[in-house]
Amino acid sequence: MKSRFITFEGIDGAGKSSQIAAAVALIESRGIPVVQTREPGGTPLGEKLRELLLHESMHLETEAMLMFAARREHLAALIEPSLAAGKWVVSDRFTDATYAYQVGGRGLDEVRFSALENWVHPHLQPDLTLIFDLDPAVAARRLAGTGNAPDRFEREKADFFERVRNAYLRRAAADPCRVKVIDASQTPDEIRKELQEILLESCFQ
Ligand SMILES: Nc1ncnc2c1ncn2[C@@H]1O[C@H](COP(=O)(O)OP(=O)(O)O)[C@@H](O)[C@H]1O
Ligand SMILES: Cc1cn([C@H]2C[C@H](O)[C@@H](COP(=O)(O)OP(=O)(O)O)O2)c(=O)[nH]c1=O
Repeated sequence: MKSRFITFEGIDGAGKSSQIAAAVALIESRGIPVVQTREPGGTPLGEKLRELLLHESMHLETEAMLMFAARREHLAALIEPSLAAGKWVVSDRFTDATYAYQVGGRGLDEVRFSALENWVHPHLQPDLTLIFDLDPAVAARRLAGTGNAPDRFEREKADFFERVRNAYLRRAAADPCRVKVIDASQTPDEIRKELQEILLESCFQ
């Protein structure tokens, strides 16, 4: 079976991290080797860039370029070799997050975003992207419930997350074959079931 690159997206607190483990377990249960990773991060250098990105204030274009720098390393060191070796790759975020957060949330120029995307991965796109779609007010309540200290992005206000959410939905509308939207207000069990159905239909054929 062809290797698959699957990405999970959504605003902070939408519940995607909780479902990634279930997706990885389902893939493994079919005897398929799978690598679980995340962005920004996924490599030793990428994890150092993640620390800077989540905690240091910086110019918007610096932020966008560092996201893509971490991604370039991630593709070269982990994603591309894993796919070439026949493994599946499941990533907590990829380039749709830069579109949603830096273009949608912060107002990065779309032409510059596209230039970076075309430079860093002119041909590769995820085979399947799952967007966890949720009202920012509900996501904020879920995040508050974790008791974790919020990072630079999680401290943003509701209107920022509303723009991020809408940018994700635009990305989904532009590429409905690749990008599936999941209603993240459902219970974890309902979401797991829907996720399983999407994976069965899109990937296990
Ligand atoms: N479907 C759900 N309904 C209610 N709470 C949820 C749901 N999914 C996740 N949560 C809770 O919301 C919080 C954030 O979930 P998490 O998976 O870390 O979100 P994300 O990775 O999208 O930021 C966690 O405390 C988690 O237990
Ligand atoms: C990959 C990526 C992430 N981000 C942001 C979104 C998240 O707020 C943050 C880290 O993502 P995430 O791993 O979802 O955070 P957590 O581990 O706290 O659940 O980085 C961008 O702004 N642009 C990007 O390109």
